[in-house]
Amino acid sequence: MTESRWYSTSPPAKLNLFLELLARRDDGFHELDTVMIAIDWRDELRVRRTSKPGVQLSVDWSAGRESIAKELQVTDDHELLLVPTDDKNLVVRALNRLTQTLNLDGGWEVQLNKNIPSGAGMGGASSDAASALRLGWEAAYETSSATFSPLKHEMLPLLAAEIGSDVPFFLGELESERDVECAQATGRGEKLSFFTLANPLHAVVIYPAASVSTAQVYSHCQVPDSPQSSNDLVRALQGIRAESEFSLHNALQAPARGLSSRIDPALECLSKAGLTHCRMTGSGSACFALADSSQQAAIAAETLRSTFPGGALIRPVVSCVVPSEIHIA
Ligand SMILES: C[C@](O)(CO)[C@H](O)COP(=O)(O)OP(=O)(O)OC[C@H]1O[C@@H](n2ccc(N)nc2=O)[C@H](O)[C@@H]1O
Ligand SMILES: Nc1ncnc2c1ncn2[C@@H]1O[C@H](COP(=O)(O)OP(=O)(O)OP(=O)(O)O)[C@@H](O)[C@H]1O
Repeated sequence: MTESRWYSTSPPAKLNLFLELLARRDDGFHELDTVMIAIDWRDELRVRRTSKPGVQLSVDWSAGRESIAKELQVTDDHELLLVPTDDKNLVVRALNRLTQTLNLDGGWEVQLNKNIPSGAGMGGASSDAASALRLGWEAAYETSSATFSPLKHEMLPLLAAEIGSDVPFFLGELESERDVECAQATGRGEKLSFFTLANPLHAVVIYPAASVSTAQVYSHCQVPDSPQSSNDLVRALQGIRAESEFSLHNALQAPARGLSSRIDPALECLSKAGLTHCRMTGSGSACFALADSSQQAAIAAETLRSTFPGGALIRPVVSCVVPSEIHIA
């Protein structure tokens, strides 16, 4: 086979504005009611097809390992900065599954530049995997005579859900050309109802130099007797209901706080920063609070960098569209 061109994109992170546990399933997963929003804190991913079988993945930190280590106040070789390059990386798993499913020969060369911290509840690995599926699909389409394009909308969400519960969200709404930033998700997170925000959402995110295991947080959670619903929040985000009327919720915040002592300082600092609606995202450890404007978010982030006790990545962010644009070179 011939090599393909390079396909690249910038996988975004996500915040869970709402997360409620509805039930514990027999397969060990939990039924959720969650609202996810994509934000412009992004990794960079490049993929091309090669004649050599397998996935050759190289990973680096976009800002430089030393610079991230300095912000986190850890050494360059600290485990927080380790990103797997073997099949523990969801990008490798995604491309291997695509190769099998499309019965492709040859393999892949992949470059991943990280910005999104791992074990943060920001879905970085899941977003990288969704992007790898999209880029891999386009590259395979270029270099193969097979006409598998009509199957894309059916096959990619199935492969994505196999790789992880958060992965389908990052594919966006494949059947439409609509710009969407947000989804209400049920099932284990893979049943998605996408929608458009009435107004961009600004926030400040703190990743407090601590990685939390998603499986461990779920193993310490409790399903409430009377679960809350995200419907009011979804209507507020769509502009159908007054924005002042919504509140955020995360049923994983309590168990995650019990597992990591770094979450409480992040929540405390955010709640004192003149922002609103402060919460942890996903299974943590990152926390966020909403701002009225990009200017307010930028000023609050700057202040928090000098007041937060200990190392942390602190960023002003804004909602963005899923999926991210693909570039070909
Ligand atoms: C916390 C969230 O990020 C919120 O969006 C997701 O629910 C987690 O999604 P994810 O990281 O893609 O998680 P997966 O890789 O699918 O699952 C990791 C582990 O988390 C637990 N898990 C995950 C999703 C879910 N709905 N219920 C669960 O109990 C299971 O123990 C599972 O073995
Ligand atoms: N592409 C990747 N980038 C970063 N970490 C990865 C990647 N693929 C696999 N991993 C591994 O996955 C684990 C969790 O990464 P991830 O960033 O998805 O977790 P998370 O922040 O808890 O996100 P989520 O919201 O999906 O729970 C880490 O232990 C990391 O080593």
